[in-house]
Amino acid sequence: MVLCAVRWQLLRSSSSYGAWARLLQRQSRGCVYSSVHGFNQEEIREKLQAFPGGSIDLLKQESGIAVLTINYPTRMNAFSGSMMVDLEERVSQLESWTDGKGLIVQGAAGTFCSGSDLNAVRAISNPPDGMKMCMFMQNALTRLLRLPLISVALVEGRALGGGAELTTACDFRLMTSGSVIQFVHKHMGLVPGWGGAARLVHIVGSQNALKLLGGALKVDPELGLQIGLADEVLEVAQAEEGAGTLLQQAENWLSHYTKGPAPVIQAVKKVVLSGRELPLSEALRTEKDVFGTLWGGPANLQALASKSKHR
Ligand SMILES: CCCC(=O)SCCNC(=O)CCNC(=O)[C@H](O)C(C)(C)COP(=O)(O)OP(=O)(O)OC[C@H]1O[C@@H](n2cnc3c(N)ncnc32)[C@H](O)[C@@H]1OP(=O)(O)O
Repeated sequence: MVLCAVRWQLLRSSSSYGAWARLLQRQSRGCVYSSVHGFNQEEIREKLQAFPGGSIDLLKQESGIAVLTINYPTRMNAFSGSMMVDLEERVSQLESWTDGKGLIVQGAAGTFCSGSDLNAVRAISNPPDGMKMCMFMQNALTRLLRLPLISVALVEGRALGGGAELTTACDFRLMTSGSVIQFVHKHMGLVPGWGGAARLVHIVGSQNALKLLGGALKVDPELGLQIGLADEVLEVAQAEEGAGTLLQQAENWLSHYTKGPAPVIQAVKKVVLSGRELPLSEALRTEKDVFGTLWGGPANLQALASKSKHR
């Protein structure tokens, strides 16, 4: 709650964020859960920190594309408790990145993420703690998806359980040959709890979501493309043949959508996000407000002065 309030103050301090700030205010200041819902962020943070291991690493690049790496290779990049806290902190850093345009979320050492760390899960398997962890991760992943950056999950190897849920908190998913996204929750006697089911329905529709969750289906790149879970497949062989590393290929792919000044790219994300999340009349008002932040602005005036043609 404290962090959400700080974020809100930051947003308020920038007038160009006016429309966005109003959107966030309506959505409980960007977080799904706050003290109003009996959620005590500091309490669960402390609990999660008691299960250390691995890290979430953030590299902000001059290109305006940042790389977020889930880094716990000895556990196939499972999320320890401290990594959940790390994630929330990295999202805060990205929220205040004014020059940012894009984000790639990847796993370290050739695999994406094998979900929550089962050792931590066992230790907090009582329902109240499980609910708190679930609310913490829903807040963090909702804020990740709502970043004013165009985000893509680069899926190498496996994205299992919470790892599969994490892919749905990005705008796009790039699968690599041989990779698998699998909502294994049913096999664990669970359903997704990090917001992955709700987001999955938006991405692939309720029929496909029911099949993926009900059957704990392994989604390979072919099935991913077919149902719209994957936006592109990157060939590992091509990377080995000198087409650049998979990360470079992902950056190339993303740069098609992030070319241009940061305020314009961020505005693109904002209008799409409001269209996705808000009722039409509110989305229209937000679109008008975001449009107002660009009209007559530097990028707009420069384009007018250069008499650009769109042949
Ligand atoms: C709301 C969130 C719900 C969730 O996310 S529940 C968690 C869902 N994920 C899982 O159940 C993944 C369980 N793990 C597996 O299926 C396999 O380990 C996996 C990922 C397919 C990899 O298989 P292999 O390539 O054969 O490698 P391996 O099994 O020897 O694993 C290497 C080391 O990594 C560990 N590991 C993998 N996933 C983990 C996890 N989620 N939590 C904790 N440790 C995990 C695994 O125990 C092994 O460690 P060690 O070498 O035996 O010490």
